[in-house]
Amino acid sequence: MTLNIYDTKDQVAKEFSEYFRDLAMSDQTIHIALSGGSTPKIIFDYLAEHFGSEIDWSKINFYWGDERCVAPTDSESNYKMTVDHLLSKIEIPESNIHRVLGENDPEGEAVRYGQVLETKLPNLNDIPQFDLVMLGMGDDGHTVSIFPDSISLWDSPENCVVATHPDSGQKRVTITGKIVNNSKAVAFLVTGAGKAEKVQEILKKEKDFASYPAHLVQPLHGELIWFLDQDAAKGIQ
Ligand SMILES: O=C(O)[C@H](O)[C@@H](O)[C@H](O)[C@H](O)COP(=O)(O)O
Repeated sequence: MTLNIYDTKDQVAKEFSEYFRDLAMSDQTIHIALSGGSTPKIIFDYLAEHFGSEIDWSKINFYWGDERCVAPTDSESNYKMTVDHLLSKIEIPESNIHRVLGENDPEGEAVRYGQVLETKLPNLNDIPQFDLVMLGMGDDGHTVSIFPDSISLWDSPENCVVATHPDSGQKRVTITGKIVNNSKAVAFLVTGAGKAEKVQEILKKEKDFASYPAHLVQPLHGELIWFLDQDAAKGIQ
């Protein structure tokens, strides 16, 4: 595991964007699972602005690690957030964008998306393998859309499952731990003071760390890189 701590969220955006650029410079087709929520916004803005014209996006395939079961035009949609902050600013073939179509039939989409991963991605040990899974962490210790109150979903034998947000009841389609931990690389992007307590518990294995899905991110074959700002890392320095 690599732990990178930067002074500001802007620096996290810069450093992750440079990491992404280096990965994208490969001459291979790259498959990346994107995270959602608000943290990626500044990162995608930086990536588009500084490397949007440098990267050959024709080799980059975007998927989502999780998606809210809402229309792609809904302000809650991770796809919409990604369009607004990245996809609308770069030249990427539509066929390289693999949206989660969860707005109508979440259960059916979890099956379909799991099959998309089977057919589109290379596999390792018969499990689809991403080149990079980008993750965020909620202040309750959730990651992708696997929440502490349904942490058992992490160990589902399925590639994707339907989860429910514990507060809003919003349904989400999410990849599971078998996919995350089979990735060649996992980048955890966590910023802000609100995350500091859980970051400390997880990285120092204190208190209730074992009850947080984010603690279960332990890639079997690949690298795990934390990109933190000072605020999120204040409990581990
Ligand atoms: O759909 C989502 O919400 C995410 O994928 C989720 O796992 C997110 O990464 C965390 O909730 C952190 O979200 P913030 O970046 O908004 O704090």
